[in-house]
Amino acid sequence: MAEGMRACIIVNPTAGRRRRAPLARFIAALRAGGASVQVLATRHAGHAEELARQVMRDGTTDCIIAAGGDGTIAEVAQAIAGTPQRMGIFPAGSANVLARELAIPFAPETAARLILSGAGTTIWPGVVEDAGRPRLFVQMAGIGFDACVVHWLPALLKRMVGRTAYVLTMLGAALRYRFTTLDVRVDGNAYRAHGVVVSKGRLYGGRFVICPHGMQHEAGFRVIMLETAGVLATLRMGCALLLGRVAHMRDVRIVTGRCVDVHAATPVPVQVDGDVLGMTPVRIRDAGRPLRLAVGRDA
Ligand SMILES: Nc1ncnc2c1ncn2[C@@H]1O[C@H](COP(=O)(O)OP(=O)(O)OP(=O)(O)O)[C@@H](O)[C@H]1O
Repeated sequence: MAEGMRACIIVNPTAGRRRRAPLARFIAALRAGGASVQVLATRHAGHAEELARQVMRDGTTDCIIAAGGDGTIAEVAQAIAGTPQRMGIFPAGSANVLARELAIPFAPETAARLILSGAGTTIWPGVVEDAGRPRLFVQMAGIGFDACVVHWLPALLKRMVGRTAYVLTMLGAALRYRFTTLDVRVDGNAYRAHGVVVSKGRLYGGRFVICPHGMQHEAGFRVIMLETAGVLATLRMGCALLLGRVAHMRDVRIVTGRCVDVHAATPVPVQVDGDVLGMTPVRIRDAGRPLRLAVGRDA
């Protein structure tokens, strides 16, 4: 298919290690496959959403492709979700969790072939209020320690060493973070925890399995709660994550729901798709707006 496909790539030039060669190969492969390709580069955070809205208004594009990591994908999705517009993904971020979740190829030529093939799937993003404005996310939101790592992550370190920057920052944060009890409500049911991840998918931080079954293709989330406070519990959770054993930990509870509220007596940080959001209290809910992807296959 795709003879004559009109593709528009929205690229975040600051995502990942900022390598240009893979994107150039991706564009060349799309063109070789018969697509016409327009490329728009973002200039600031939030710009990908503006560009996607503008492209949709123009109405001249069959497929809007987000080239970046989960943050860029989420911004493009913010404009597209709930409309018939198809969205492609070229993984060019640091962790690329959604791309791994959906088995989207990283090799530029294979990624282009998949988009040109007409493959498709639908995912159901989540949403979180950001200063009174709903902000979409595609993979997960974190509250407490993991969000603190994102808040404290030095941008330069991330650019230089990619995902390793998270590990280094996490080790420092483990010593400095003050654990606070989080009051969590999932669809009205009350829990207490010291760290919460609200996840659409199975994966976290790259290829690490945080829960056995994701919910990308349906509304709702897996809510992963660490019930023990402290550095040791957090490091144990980190090790379990590396080994894919989080769901087996005795002090981890995993429940399913569509609306999650988190409060803390002392506000703690929140992150969505690896980007800083703000502080608690926070409400995370199903966006109610499906996203049509031009990649992957329906589960
Ligand atoms: N031109 C830009 N300058 C500065 N920030 C930008 C620009 N374009 C986009 N951004 C912001 O950069 C954030 C991070 O981008 P993105 O998530 O795509 O890359 P990443 O963090 O390297 O990858 P991952 O999320 O997979 O780890 C986005 O959420 C977006 O708000």
